[in-house]
Amino acid sequence: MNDTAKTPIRLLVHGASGRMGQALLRLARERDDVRVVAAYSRSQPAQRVKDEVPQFAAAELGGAPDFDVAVDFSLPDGFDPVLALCAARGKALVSGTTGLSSAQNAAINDAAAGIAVVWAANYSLGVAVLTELVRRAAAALPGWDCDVVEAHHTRKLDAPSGTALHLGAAVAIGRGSEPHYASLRAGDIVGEHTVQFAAPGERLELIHRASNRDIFARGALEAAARVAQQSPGRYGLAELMFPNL
Ligand SMILES: NC(=O)C1=CN([C@@H]2O[C@H](COP(=O)(O)OP(=O)(O)OC[C@H]3O[C@@H](n4cnc5c(N)ncnc54)[C@H](OP(=O)(O)O)[C@@H]3O)[C@@H](O)[C@H]2O)C=CC1
Ligand SMILES: O=C(O)C1=N[C@H](C(=O)O)C[C@H](O)C1
Repeated sequence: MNDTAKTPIRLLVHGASGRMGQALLRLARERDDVRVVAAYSRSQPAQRVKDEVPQFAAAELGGAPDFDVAVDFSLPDGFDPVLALCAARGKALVSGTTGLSSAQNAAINDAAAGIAVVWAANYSLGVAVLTELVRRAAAALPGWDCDVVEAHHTRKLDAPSGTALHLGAAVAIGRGSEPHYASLRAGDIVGEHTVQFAAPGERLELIHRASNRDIFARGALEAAARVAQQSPGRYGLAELMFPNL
């Protein structure tokens, strides 16, 4: 036995049956620093244990087994219970659920007085870099028209996407006014975001295209591994994961 081996961080995955949940469960199996101890979906699970992970319905969240970090990619109506569970147990939360209300955003700030919370609209490195580029472009082009155009799969419920709103906030920081938004829903597009700056005679486009959900799942798992060591507070993705941006 290796005495230096660390005990894996115990993860509770919320939204486990979903597109993101399935990617999280698969990619967590490839890491030895995390172990999924419970998987929650809204519906009753078909199997009580799958790939050695106990499966539960969201209604059973209150009786969750011990965990270190909850990773939530569900829907806005599932968010409050998982935040409440983490706050009650004193455990960290990593969430990528988009479409949250301003009251839910305020609840994150309140909970962060007692637990570590990471919420990000997009867990990819590319969007973290894009955000900084957009802020700089907006500051340099204050009088130009600015539009954020996003495209996603037809199953996506919220519009504009969380990432589009996040990029819009970067525009507002850069130049003091929000952009316009446009949303497309088509086929199985994973996620595409274009921030366009336009003036008479020229146009600048900054684009990110995700072709695979694994980029988001890998980012969220890494955030979970890192936030497990942190004291209470609300952590942004850049400070936790990409401090050199
Ligand atoms: N931040 C980021 O990087 C990313 C964020 N997202 C966001 O993550 C979220 C999930 O996306 P996606 O996986 O595509 O969605 P899916 O619809 O594929 O999955 C949603 C999951 O949440 C569960 N769920 C739904 N409602 C509740 C509830 N009330 N309580 C508990 N669980 C619930 C579903 O369970 P059941 O199947 O039983 O209904 C399912 O497991 C969305 O908000 C999306 O915008 C997505 C990709 C990247
Ligand atoms: O629902 C999705 O799929 C995605 N949602 C996130 C968002 O709303 O920005 C991130 C990504 O674009 C995929």
